[in-house]
Amino acid sequence: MNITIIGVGKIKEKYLVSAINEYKKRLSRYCKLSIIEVVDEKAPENLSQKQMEQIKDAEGEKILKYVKEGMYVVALDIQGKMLSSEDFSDKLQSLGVQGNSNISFIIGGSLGLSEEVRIRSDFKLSFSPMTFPHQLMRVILLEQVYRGFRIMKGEPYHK
Ligand SMILES: C[S@@+](CC[C@H](N)C(=O)[O-])C[C@H]1O[C@@H](n2cnc3c(N)ncnc32)[C@H](O)[C@@H]1O
Repeated sequence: MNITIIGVGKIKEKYLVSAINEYKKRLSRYCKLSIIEVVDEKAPENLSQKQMEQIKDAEGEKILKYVKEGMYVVALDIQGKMLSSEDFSDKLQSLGVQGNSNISFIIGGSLGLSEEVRIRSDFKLSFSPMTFPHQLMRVILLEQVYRGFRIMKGEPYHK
């Protein structure tokens, strides 16, 4: 299975970079993982609604350049559907069985996802009604993908 994570902006914090590298290493047994970072737009304070939409649209355009035809797209969206880790694992497995071997996960920037990205997505996944910073979200997603593969393979993983 090929998993592509498309995120907005670079990960600046060293501790997050090392967590990401650890999960990349762990996941290499289970899938081919690529992480794509698109350049974030400057988002100063006091933007109008219209300016915020323009920023999300510009970031969305950059994201969608990496979404290839036939990719199954999971957009990380606070208002999306929440799944248990077991259900997430089942979802990954059934996507594989159905022949969806290219799965991409999209993490928005500080203002969130554009409407175009939402429309292109096949599934909107929420990790909770709380808002997480996009940099941390990448680590949380990687951990859940790793947990998902461990559950799928019936391998032990701490609860
Ligand atoms: C700082 S958040 C953006 C917050 C923005 N106000 C919004 O409503 O989307 C950056 C990105 O992290 C991801 N994210 C943050 N919290 C999340 C959650 N609880 N569930 C799913 N994705 C989340 C989303 O992809 C979001 O676009």
